[in-house]
Amino acid sequence: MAASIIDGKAFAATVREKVAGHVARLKEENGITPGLAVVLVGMDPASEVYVAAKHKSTVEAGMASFEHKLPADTSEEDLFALIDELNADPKVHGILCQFPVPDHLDERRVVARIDPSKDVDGLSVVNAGLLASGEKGLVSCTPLGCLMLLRDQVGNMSGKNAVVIGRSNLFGKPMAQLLLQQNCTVTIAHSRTQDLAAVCRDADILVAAVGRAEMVKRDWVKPGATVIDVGITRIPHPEKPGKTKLLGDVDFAEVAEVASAITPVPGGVGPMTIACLLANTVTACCRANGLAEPEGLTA
Ligand SMILES: NC(=O)C1=CN([C@@H]2O[C@H](COP(=O)(O)OP(=O)(O)OC[C@H]3O[C@@H](n4cnc5c(N)ncnc54)[C@H](OP(=O)(O)O)[C@@H]3O)[C@@H](O)[C@H]2O)C=CC1
Ligand SMILES: Nc1nc(=O)c2c([nH]1)NC[C@@H]1CN(c3ccc(C(=O)N[C@@H](CCC(=O)O)C(=O)O)cc3)C=[N+]21
Repeated sequence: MAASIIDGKAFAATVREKVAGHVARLKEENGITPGLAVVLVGMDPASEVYVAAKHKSTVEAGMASFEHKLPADTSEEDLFALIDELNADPKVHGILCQFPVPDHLDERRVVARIDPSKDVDGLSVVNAGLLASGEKGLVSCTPLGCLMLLRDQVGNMSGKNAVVIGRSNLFGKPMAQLLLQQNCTVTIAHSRTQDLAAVCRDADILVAAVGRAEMVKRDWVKPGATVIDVGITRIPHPEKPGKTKLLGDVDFAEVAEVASAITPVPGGVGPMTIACLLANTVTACCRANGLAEPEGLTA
């Protein structure tokens, strides 16, 4: 059986269209333009590409985009002064500080400085706590994107075994919470998990977010499982000199022969991340203005 390939790029386009629709309505009916501020400290080339992509999609959706590029040696004090300004700015509904930040800055302190109601990355302890308590907050973009793909692909997830490989605050933990909310039986695996292959073989829904290229093999996957590949490893392109190629955590060619559905890398989860960043910004904007939340864009 060959798996169906989950087209994250096409799905993300539908999410961005929905976002654009909400934005147009907010402008027309309420005179409000949702705004997203992205802060980049230092000139990491990969981060610059992501930040440029975020800016482009934000503008395309009709929203205001505020880009702040700071030098790599920016002090915590100066970065916090900017965050405080963005926290206080009523035109800014979402704030994202692109990670990684240079070593002299502490990501946790940076996140803690962002107003939780503008924390569109869902990284603050307030938003993590709201999610864990089953209350409304802002949910990390990549897990939210995976949830949207799974809802579309699997539908009712109640009672299914879900295994998430990876336990980061950015992805693994919020993904596990979302699957639990869907009434899955959830296992979180990580680097100390014993017999990871056997744990994975139990999964009806397998989500891999490790960052080790092609580690998930055919015999790790239950026939008919739905496989979501979050991992991204960039390697030199085997055929095109000077170019790079992206690999997921899943050995796609092998696993596609046993799974019922699988996300590719690229073109799977990645495009959903940016779409959900826009969705979270609209959600934050509606809440900030006491308006009804957009439907279909939240967890
Ligand atoms: N597509 C997208 O939009 C996004 C993609 N990503 C990608 O997803 C991947 C994970 O990201 P992130 O969660 O931030 O990464 P982290 O490095 O924070 O977390 C990686 C997790 O993988 C676990 N792990 C490491 N080695 C193994 C192993 N051999 N077996 C089992 N588990 C292992 C770690 O376990 P332990 O905790 O024990 O160390 C850790 O929990 C990366 O490739 C990243 O690039 C991330 C965000 C967005
Ligand atoms: N505060 C913060 N929040 C993040 O969400 C965050 C971050 N920092 N730092 C880096 C990671 C990584 N990340 C991705 C976003 C989009 C794609 C994406 O669009 N990927 C495309 C391919 C892109 C390409 O070709 O390079 C795809 O998979 O199809 C990937 C990865 C967000 N991150």
